Amino acid sequence: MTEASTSTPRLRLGTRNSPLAMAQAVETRTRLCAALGWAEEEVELVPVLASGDKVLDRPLAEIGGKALWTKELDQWLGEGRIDASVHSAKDVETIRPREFHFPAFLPRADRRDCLVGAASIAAIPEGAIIGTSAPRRAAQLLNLRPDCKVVTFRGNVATRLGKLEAGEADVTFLAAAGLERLGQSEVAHPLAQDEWIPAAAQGVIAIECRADDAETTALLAAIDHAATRAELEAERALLAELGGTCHSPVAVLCELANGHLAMRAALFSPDGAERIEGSASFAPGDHAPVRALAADLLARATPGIAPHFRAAG
Ligand SMILES: NCc1[nH]cc(CCC(=O)O)c1CC(=O)O
Repeated sequence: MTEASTSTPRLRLGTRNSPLAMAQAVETRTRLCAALGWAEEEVELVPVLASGDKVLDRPLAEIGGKALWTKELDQWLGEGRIDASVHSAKDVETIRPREFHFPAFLPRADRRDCLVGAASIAAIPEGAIIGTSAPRRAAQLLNLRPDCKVVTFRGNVATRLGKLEAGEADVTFLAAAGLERLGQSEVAHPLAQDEWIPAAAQGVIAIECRADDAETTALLAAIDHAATRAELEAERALLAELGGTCHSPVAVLCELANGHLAMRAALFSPDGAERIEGSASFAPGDHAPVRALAADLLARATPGIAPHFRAAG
């Protein structure tokens, strides 16, 4: 999908080369060109192979976590081989290299998780096998349905759907946003937010560049979505405060409505047996209530939950 343009592009956008990542990069280019009045050829999409896309048979948490999606793009961005990186915000580590920043978050897509293979949590057959490698999805599912069994399921969206088809599991989870971007929403059943809390940052495309690159920063700022930024920064602040990693079973939902952010978060033990929840309401940018919520959750963390987060002080 890289443009074979004879003229020099005005911006080089790095992206992973999975079909979902490419769809996100194309969406970014479309929005950028519309905002700046550029022709598509002026933005070059540069696919960069990520280590996370090479190892598919083990859970992400086991092989080194989220840096697997960002390491190569970070290298290319740091070396100036690309001007900006397009990420699924959900896959980006909470703490980023100091020399980068995010001038743009695109308007959030459907943030819900979907089930494939069952119409709802209640409709999952007794004792079903659930394919997922996300600790949050596994723990939250086992919390609601302790009769189910979880097996590791990795790979891109098509690979996971293929595994389901092949009978490796009865049911799997996929993000509504990813399915939508790939035009595959019809296979999935979205889970209502009062029953199921999605991942922090789910449904958001984040664009990162070098903090000292004023020119690229100004260009990207043209497509930043303020409401999405407000939600995302609060969700990332909670994760940072909880000291969670990609191993940590945490679900969080922050929604902007009428100028206020409403946040709901749940922490689980990996086996789903333990669950604690909390909520907060606050103005955009005011993260003191987020820190208080995190402190409260950490203080209430049960023995099965506490080891997966920052030790409560
Ligand atoms: N971990 C892979 C990943 N990263 C982002 C998305 C979905 C798109 C999004 O959240 O914006 C997915 C697929 C999935 O979880 O089903």
